[in-house]
Amino acid sequence: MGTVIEAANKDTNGSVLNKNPTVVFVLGGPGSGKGTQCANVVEHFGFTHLSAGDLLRAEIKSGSENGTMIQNMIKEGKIVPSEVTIRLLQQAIKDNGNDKFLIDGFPRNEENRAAFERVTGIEPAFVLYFDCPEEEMERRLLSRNQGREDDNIETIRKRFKVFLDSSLPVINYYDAKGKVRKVDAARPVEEVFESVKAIFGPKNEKAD
Ligand SMILES: Nc1ncnc2c1ncn2[C@@H]1O[C@H](COP(=O)(O)OP(=O)(O)OP(=O)(O)O)[C@@H](O)[C@H]1O
Ligand SMILES: Nc1ccn([C@H]2C[C@H](O)[C@@H](COP(=O)(O)O)O2)c(=O)n1
Ligand SMILES: [Mg+2]
Repeated sequence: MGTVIEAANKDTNGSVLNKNPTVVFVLGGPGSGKGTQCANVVEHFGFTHLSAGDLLRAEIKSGSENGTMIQNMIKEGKIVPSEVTIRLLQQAIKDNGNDKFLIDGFPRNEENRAAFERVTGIEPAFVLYFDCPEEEMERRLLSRNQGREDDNIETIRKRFKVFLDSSLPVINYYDAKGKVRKVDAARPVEEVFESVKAIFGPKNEKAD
């Protein structure tokens, strides 16, 4: 258990994506280290990293008609409607030549989860869950210094509540299906990555 990376994608809807990629959902509270560890997985295992939050922030910058709505929702720590986020994820998958993707920060709620499955027919190979106490996540977010509009204490508290109320149930859903690989994320970056490596498995490491 835990080292298998196999596409389990049900191409049930006439293949909206026209490809059948391996997808790993990367979940965990705000500041648990999802983006940091995804960068390591990209380097060692050749996945493409798609962060739903990064795609939404890029959409704001692009001047899209949805930009103001997305910006307001992110400032409030709220979850953007699935149709917007899924369209961005689908486009990013289509535009990329790779066949294995880390989808970071998605699905964030039941609506995200059900809509993605319905629209793409993709089932994740597994869900990588970074488990971290709130105090540690708060410390990390307040010292992240990347100029994110949502890294202030008021929005951080709202994001924690959304994580508990809306995102944890999604993790529990996949846990009941035996798909969750939980990692203790409250350790130094290198130690966390040792656990991540064990999950992806030595046979999937990129040759140097
Ligand atoms: N294991 C760790 N120990 C200490 N600091 C860490 C660790 N992992 C990440 N960090 C730092 O914590 C901050 C948040 O990390 P990161 O951006 O990877 O989290 P995230 O889960 O992607 O957060 P968000 O959901 O807000 O995007 C960054 O400044 C990062 O350098
Ligand atoms: N599936 C998602 C992912 C992200 N968002 C919005 C709301 C989040 O607070 C924000 C930042 O995401 P992060 O970079 O922390 O993963 O982006 C969303 O609405 N839906
Ligand atoms: Mg992130």
